[in-house]
Amino acid sequence: MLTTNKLYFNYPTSPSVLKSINLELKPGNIYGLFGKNGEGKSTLIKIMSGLLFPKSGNCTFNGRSIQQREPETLQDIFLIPEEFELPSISIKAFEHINSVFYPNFSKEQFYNLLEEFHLKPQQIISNLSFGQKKKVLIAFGIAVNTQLLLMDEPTNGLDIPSKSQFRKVMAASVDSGKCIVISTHQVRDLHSLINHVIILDNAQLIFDESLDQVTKMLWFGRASSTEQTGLIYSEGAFGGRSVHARMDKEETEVDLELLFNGVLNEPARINQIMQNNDHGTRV
Ligand SMILES: Nc1ncnc2c1ncn2[C@@H]1O[C@H](COP(=O)(O)OP(=O)(O)OP(=O)(O)O)[C@@H](O)[C@H]1O
Repeated sequence: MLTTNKLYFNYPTSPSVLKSINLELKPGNIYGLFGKNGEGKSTLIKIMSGLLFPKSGNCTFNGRSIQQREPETLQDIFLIPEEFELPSISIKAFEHINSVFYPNFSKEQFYNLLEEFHLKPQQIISNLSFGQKKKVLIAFGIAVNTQLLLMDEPTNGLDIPSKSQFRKVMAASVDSGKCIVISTHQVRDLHSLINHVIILDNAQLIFDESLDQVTKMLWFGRASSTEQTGLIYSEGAFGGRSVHARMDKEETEVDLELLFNGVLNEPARINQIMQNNDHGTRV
């Protein structure tokens, strides 16, 4: 669906924000895009939505260059940005004006989501709180039913109940034809939602793996001091949370925070283990 090939990007004042990024995003997946502050996540998402253009290499959607900004392409991509300005009109007027650009928009789905988020169509958007505005955009972003949905820090500004509501509506909205990319630092908010992890570091793509493969090859937990074989990264001294090559250990739930820290600290080692297909026993 979306492919980047040797994608390179820099701003005039920030050299090498993205270097030779090769990605292939497929339908039916929810990708978590992670990286430290300033590693280029928002920049990459803006390139994927056609708001910024690669300096070299390319970014294509169903074989078409996104930077051409053809209507056939843009009608199937929706971006929920981290920062946004919304007009001083009612939610209903916003829906009326913007939905025409998206042929798969479902009015019923949008108004059901609004109800779920406790919002009313006649409310004026500029009078809403930041979190409520974000919910309008999330509801609209889901209801446009684009093949590609890009979300930059979608849970920023949402209260605790709304975060679990977000997970619930997202899980219900994904289908085999859609591809969703969520960039966030709030890894706990994505718990049980994403099925693929992408990590950027030093302007490069350092990790790109499905959670199935992570589960198969890595073990997360608290290993005792006598169980340190295959240790890749530990959060503390012996007995702290750690990530290991799985080897013959039982399957564990992926700890995204530990995975992220492990990949940043030991990228080569983790990637080597991920490439082995024998539960890490050769490492
Ligand atoms: N408009 C701009 N002009 C110049 N430099 C920019 C601009 N926008 C971003 N940058 C720089 O590009 C780099 C990547 O920024 P970007 O916003 O893509 O990172 P990010 O990974 O999304 O960060 P965060 O996690 O803090 O949101 C940073 O060094 C940032 O300072």
